[in-house]
Amino acid sequence: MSSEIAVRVENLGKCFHIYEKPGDRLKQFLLPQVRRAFGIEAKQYFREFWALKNVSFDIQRGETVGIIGRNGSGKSTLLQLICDTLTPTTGEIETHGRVAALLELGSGFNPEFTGRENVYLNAAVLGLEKKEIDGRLADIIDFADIGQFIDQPVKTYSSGMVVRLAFAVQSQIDPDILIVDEALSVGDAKFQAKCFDRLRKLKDRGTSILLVTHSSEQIVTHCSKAVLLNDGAVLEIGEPRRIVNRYLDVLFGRERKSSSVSSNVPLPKPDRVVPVAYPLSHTDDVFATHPGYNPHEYRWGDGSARILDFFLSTNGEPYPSAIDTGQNLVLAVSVKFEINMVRPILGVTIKTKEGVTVYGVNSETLEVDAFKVLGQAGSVVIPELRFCCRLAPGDYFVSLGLASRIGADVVPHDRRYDAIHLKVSPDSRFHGLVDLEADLRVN
Ligand SMILES: Nc1ncnc2c1ncn2[C@@H]1O[C@H](COP(=O)(O)OP(=O)(O)OP(=O)(O)O)[C@@H](O)[C@H]1O
Repeated sequence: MSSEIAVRVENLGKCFHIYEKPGDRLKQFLLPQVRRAFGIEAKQYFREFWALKNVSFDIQRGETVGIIGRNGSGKSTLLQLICDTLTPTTGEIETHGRVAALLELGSGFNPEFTGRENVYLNAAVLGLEKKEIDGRLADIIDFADIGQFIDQPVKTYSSGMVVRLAFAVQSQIDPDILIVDEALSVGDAKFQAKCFDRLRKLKDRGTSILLVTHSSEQIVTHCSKAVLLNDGAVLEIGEPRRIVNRYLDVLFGRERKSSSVSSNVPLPKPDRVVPVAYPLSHTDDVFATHPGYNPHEYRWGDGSARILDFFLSTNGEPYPSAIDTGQNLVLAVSVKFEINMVRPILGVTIKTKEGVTVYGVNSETLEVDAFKVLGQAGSVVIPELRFCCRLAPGDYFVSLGLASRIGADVVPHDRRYDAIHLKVSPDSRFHGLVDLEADLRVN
């Protein structure tokens, strides 16, 4: 085995026994022994529930791996198995080095002891000698920044204060493996930023980090790889941006099979449509042939309508390689409806390369009346979006989506996540995320 591997998980499985009635647990404990004594076959009073099935992956030294998945997909169970607070039913786990964990439920603190006493207790459990803890105490207290509360019993702390102290201890003991389970979401934004700064430093000195979060942005920004869990099994392991997009599928129901509207649906009479001349395909999907197309786009949908092509221009220049802040942009797409649908919705989102959404609109939020009469089977329409690029210099990705509504549900027909790469040229006039076009005067 390579010495660079910090964690190896192989065919890991965890089965819980579920008892329908409280008395069944006692029956399960006592009756099989009685039945066996009388030579009668033992009956089972529980049903099995596999919270984790056949999970395998490696974490290299210095790697930050994100675990993402819906509620109940098995994330916490996986972390508890790696931390050794749960025993696996099947498979194996190898960890190399000191493991520190910041779990969502329970910090490992004794509520009756003061914060200071708990620091000693906690660090001792993690294998530190008293002398070592003495040497790090000031840094821990400084990082936690909870003032006089450090000498109060932990039971008087707010949940944010508990997490502050827990993170301070776990991260200041220089662990080889650090496990963080959603706990950071409890802290305020300033503390979270401080924690992520600390995580970066730990990573640089070789700590492997396992981060469970529901935040797509944290996964894309901080992780070098991500694991998507679904119903206790690994759905996919890979590049964070791809995994996050797949997670959104799982969350918003890509698995939907039927199309939302049958071809018999009567459509409103369309208004007269004034054709706009864009060099866009009305028949073939040529989206991927243009400059700016991102070959790592993530595409899905039931195919009842398709986004076939796009055209981007600024100041008359088609498909610009870079855009200046403040320039006007035109984004036109061609959409083909394969079946009749009522009130289709076109959405456009712009995200930073870290996955932070900077701007998102759709034909419903913009109340575009023209969309009320679109959607005839076989027709092609060319929606056009015009906007001013107020973005700061950097790299951005444009996602497009075509959906329609059936009752309260939005049924995705063609979602093209991160399909177009936008590059905004360097600009020395401002810093930050957007140009607010400040005007500075002296009166
Ligand atoms: N001790 C237990 N006994 C029975 N079932 C359990 C036990 N612990 C967890 N489960 C079940 O295992 C499944 C996975 O739970 P787990 O807490 O690992 O999910 P999760 O992905 O961390 O969810 P969340 O995002 O809500 O924190 C759930 O269906 C949960 O009800």
